[in-house]
Amino acid sequence: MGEAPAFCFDNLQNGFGLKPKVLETSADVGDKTFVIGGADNDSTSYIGVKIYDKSTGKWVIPTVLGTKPKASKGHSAILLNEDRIMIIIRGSTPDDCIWFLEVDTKYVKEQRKILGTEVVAWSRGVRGDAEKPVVISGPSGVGKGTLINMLMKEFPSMFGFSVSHTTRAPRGNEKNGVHYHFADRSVMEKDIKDGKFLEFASVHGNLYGTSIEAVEAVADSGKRCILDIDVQGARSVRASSLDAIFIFICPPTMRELEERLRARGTETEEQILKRLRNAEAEIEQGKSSGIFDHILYNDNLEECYENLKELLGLNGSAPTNHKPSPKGIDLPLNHSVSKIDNKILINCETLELEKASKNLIALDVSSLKGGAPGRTRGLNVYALDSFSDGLNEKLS
Ligand SMILES: Nc1ncnc2c1ncn2[C@@H]1O[C@H](COP(=O)(O)OP(=O)(O)OP(=O)(O)O)[C@@H](O)[C@H]1O
Ligand SMILES: Nc1nc2c(ncn2[C@@H]2O[C@H](COP(=O)(O)O)[C@@H](O)[C@H]2O)c(=O)[nH]1
Repeated sequence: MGEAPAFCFDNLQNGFGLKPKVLETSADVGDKTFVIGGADNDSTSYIGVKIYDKSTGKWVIPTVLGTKPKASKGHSAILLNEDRIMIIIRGSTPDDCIWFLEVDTKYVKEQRKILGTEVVAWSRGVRGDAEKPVVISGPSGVGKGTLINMLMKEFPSMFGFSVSHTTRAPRGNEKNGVHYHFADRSVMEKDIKDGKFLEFASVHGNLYGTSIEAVEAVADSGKRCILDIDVQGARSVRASSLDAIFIFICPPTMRELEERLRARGTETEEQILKRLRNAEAEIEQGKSSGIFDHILYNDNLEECYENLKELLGLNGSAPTNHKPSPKGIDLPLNHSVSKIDNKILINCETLELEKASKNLIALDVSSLKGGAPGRTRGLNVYALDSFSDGLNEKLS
């Protein structure tokens, strides 16, 4: 193992114009000092962030993107790679105690340009990896929903559907929260502005979008996420930090597509014509844009389904040993934190003698994946014997 802790902020500072009794930590990145503070009263329901710019001598309140951690009784902060600060929340629930505040990552730099303000972005830390999500696109009526339903029915414990938001009205059999989150346009636009969406697009005259929570909730449950989105959405996901498999479903002919749309009987004549007009451009882009890893033709439904399963490595029988849902980390209220190489050491102060030899937890942050606007995955957690030098037990 390495030597002395490289970085450890575990301080309580008052000042900088904040109210007394506010618990703060700080980290310096270049000319900026990031001050992260959580109020211990009811006025703030999440941990706040402010930036002191040493070059101008001014305080800046940044635009804060992503889901924020709840205010806590205290936290520790450690700078990683000069672009994100790992926050360890005291006395939090096991799946809610490790957070990352991105201050200069690729995503933050992009958002800074788009928004023209200082930007920081939160993401929650999660143990282990999730299986690659599957993005399925194709023109309206081609059979995406039908194929996805078949997959979910055959492998219920393996796949989870990313429930999109849309401003379109529900169809007769559609349930809010199951098929879509049916949303008011102004609410959805505000959430998009607040950085809550992985992607969004105007499709056939309505707004559709995939919230970050929709995808991450599926991954958190240990299932592989399936997204049913249009080509514009697939393009945005391709450009995001989400590492997914992209599949485009093509109809055998335009005539067959039209027949399926009409036979489904869910759209008005005007909507059917609009969807068919858009289909031509979508098929063109699906085949030529380079977004998609695979193109499947849905002529015979059973054959197409078998091909889809083969792409996903599900040839025939249902696999039984899919990844279990990752567990959290049980941190006591009192602990101290330090960093050695790529390991964060958390010294848990326990008074129970029988636990005294197992009171060090190491977080290996060498293989972090994802990040804002989703979760930061790939955290490896080990229990360390405090009286020995090496890692001696991986927490299960
Ligand atoms: N291979 C197939 N042969 C014949 N009919 C099919 C086939 N695949 C799907 N269908 C039928 O076509 C209709 C449209 O399918 P589905 O609703 O799954 O399309 P979709 O791509 O999800 O459309 P949208 O994007 O509008 O939601 C449905 O009535 C479905 O039963
Ligand atoms: N970009 C996105 N497209 C989406 C999303 N959810 C659905 N869709 C696509 O919209 C059309 C029409 O769907 P319908 O349910 O009204 O028939 C279809 O191509 C879907 O793939 C989304 O979150 N983002």
